[in-house]
Amino acid sequence: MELGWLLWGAAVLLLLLLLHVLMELSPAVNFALRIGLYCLLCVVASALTVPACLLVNGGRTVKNMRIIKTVVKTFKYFFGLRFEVKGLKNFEVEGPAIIVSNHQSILDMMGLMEVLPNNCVQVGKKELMYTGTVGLIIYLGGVIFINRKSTTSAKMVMAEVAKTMATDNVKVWVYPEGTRNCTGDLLPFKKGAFHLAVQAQVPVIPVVYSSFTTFYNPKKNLFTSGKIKVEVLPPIETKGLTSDDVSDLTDKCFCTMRETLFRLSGRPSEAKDSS
Ligand SMILES: CCCCCCCCCCCCCCCCC(=O)SCCNC(=O)CCNC(=O)[C@H](O)C(C)(C)COP(=O)(O)OP(=O)(O)OC[C@H]1O[C@@H](n2cnc3c(N)ncnc32)[C@H](O)[C@@H]1OP(=O)(O)O
Ligand SMILES: CCCCCCCC/C=C\CCCCCCCC(=O)OC[C@@H](O)COP(=O)(O)O
Repeated sequence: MELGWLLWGAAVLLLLLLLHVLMELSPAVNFALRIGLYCLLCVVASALTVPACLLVNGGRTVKNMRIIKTVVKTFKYFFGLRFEVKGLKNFEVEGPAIIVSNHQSILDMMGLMEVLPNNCVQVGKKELMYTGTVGLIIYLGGVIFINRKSTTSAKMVMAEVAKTMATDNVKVWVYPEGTRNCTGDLLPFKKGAFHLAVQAQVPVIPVVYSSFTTFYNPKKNLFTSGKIKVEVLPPIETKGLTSDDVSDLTDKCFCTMRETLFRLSGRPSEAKDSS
């Protein structure tokens, strides 16, 4: 019996050693294992957090985000990630708001939870619902699901959100690029978030995360430890704006965020580029 346990111990040790050697030798293995660990963490932590959410809050509610946030905030230590956050005071607006931020990777979920204010739900693609326990926890957290393949239905969902934001006093977090983008720059913004802000007459609060490219690049199998700078920018008011102003509002927000992204990432801005 004792010899059996000893053999098991030796086998596990050998496996760990083998994995370590493989990770050292092959960046592809290293990357796959680290991303695999991230996904496993998400799946397992979600499975454990679902009962906690159901017991404490009884069902789908934004209040569950507090519990989810507490759990997710521990993930960074597994990957040697550090966050340096500035401007949290800018979230302290009275009532609802639209928060917009850049979206680089599935890892963003950690950065999101690092700064997430209370009573704030995210807009996510509906496919996320079908990711097992992760989908369940996202559902329980009150995430608003949209069908990106149908503009009409996405617009209808957003219009409904504009109506309920004030009554429920919630903030809504949108990734205006509409998809992940890890190039160190921003994709052109979709206008949904800005229509929503104008319809609900609430401020837009931009949040910018510095580029991950120095420590995370799936194309190069790069995923090491690293520091992420996060800046919550001052709210952009929308009082009195109409649907005619949405394009200008989108452009203004895009330019401010792009400038901030380049500054935080130590990349020369366009203006400096051309000089
Ligand atoms: C405990 C352990 C836990 C472990 C895991 C825990 C997870 C924790 C939870 C975290 C959850 C995180 C969830 C993150 C999810 C991230 C995502 O899924 S990002 C992808 C989905 N999000 C988005 O796409 C949002 C951004 N997109 C938009 O805002 C879009 O505009 C749109 C509303 C989706 C519509 O897109 P599309 O169909 O592509 O159409 P457009 O080109 O944008 O617009 C066409 C046209 O319509 C006008 N318009 C858009 N919206 C409106 C509107 N609301 N009202 C009126 N008109 C609108 C737009 O202006 C265009 O017209 P124009 O003439 O060209 O201007
Ligand atoms: C029964 C099915 C089981 C499926 C198991 C899947 C397990 C998934 C496990 C972990 C993934 C963790 C994801 C955390 C949530 C992050 C949300 C996110 O970042 O979604 C990407 C989305 O914004 C944009 O999508 P695209 O870039 O357009 O694509």
